[in-house]
Amino acid sequence: MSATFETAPATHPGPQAAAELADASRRLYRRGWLEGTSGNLSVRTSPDRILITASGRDKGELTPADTVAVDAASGLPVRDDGPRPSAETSIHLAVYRRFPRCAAVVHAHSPYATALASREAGRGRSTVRFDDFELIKGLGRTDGRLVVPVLTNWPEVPRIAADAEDWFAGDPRHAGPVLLIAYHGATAWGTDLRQARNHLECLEELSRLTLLLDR
Ligand SMILES: CSC[C@@H](O)[C@@H](O)C(=O)COP(=O)(O)O
Ligand SMILES: [Zn+2]
Repeated sequence: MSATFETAPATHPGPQAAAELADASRRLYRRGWLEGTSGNLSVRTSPDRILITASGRDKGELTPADTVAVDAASGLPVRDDGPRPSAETSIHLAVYRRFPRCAAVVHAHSPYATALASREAGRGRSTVRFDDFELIKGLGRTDGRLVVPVLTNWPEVPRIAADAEDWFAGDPRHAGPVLLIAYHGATAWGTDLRQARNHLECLEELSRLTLLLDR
């Protein structure tokens, strides 16, 4: 079954998509956010196709050959002779399904966001609230308040994706284009790869500031 949207979903088409994914991956790796093959990135290349990083690849050396086209509804590879798509494809698909204007998703194991999410989960919280910081505007919020879900890192990834869908369905106030997974990492999305990366940077920096202030 394919996703249905009121208007055509945003896409990031073109022959450059694989090269742009590889470039974005190497950039995030250089920041120390994709250690030990962690992290995954994707773009929506057409309404029913996602191009996503292959599973288990060194994200610091990613090339266009390390990407896989998958069906946007099922997450299954379009060709059966290519590499295996990211183990976390289902989380990307949940974001694309919910946000038609999103055309890129990045997931990283950035240290401050991961540490903050883990600390909050350890305190029994399922959200992190960021107040006051100017940087909140970078995540599209002009009211000075951002609430980010802290999802449980279930061993079955589709269960994390299902929890993300539940959060989206709640249409929470003060939400932004980001989510956290406790003891795991952060996911951000945007209209293109650059914006998705910017959103991830904002979340990582907000997390760093929050930990610095011991809030
Ligand atoms: C280095 S283990 C990290 C993985 O379990 C996972 O969390 C991750 O981010 C990368 O998975 P991948 O299947 O390579 O996209
Ligand atoms: Zn991960």
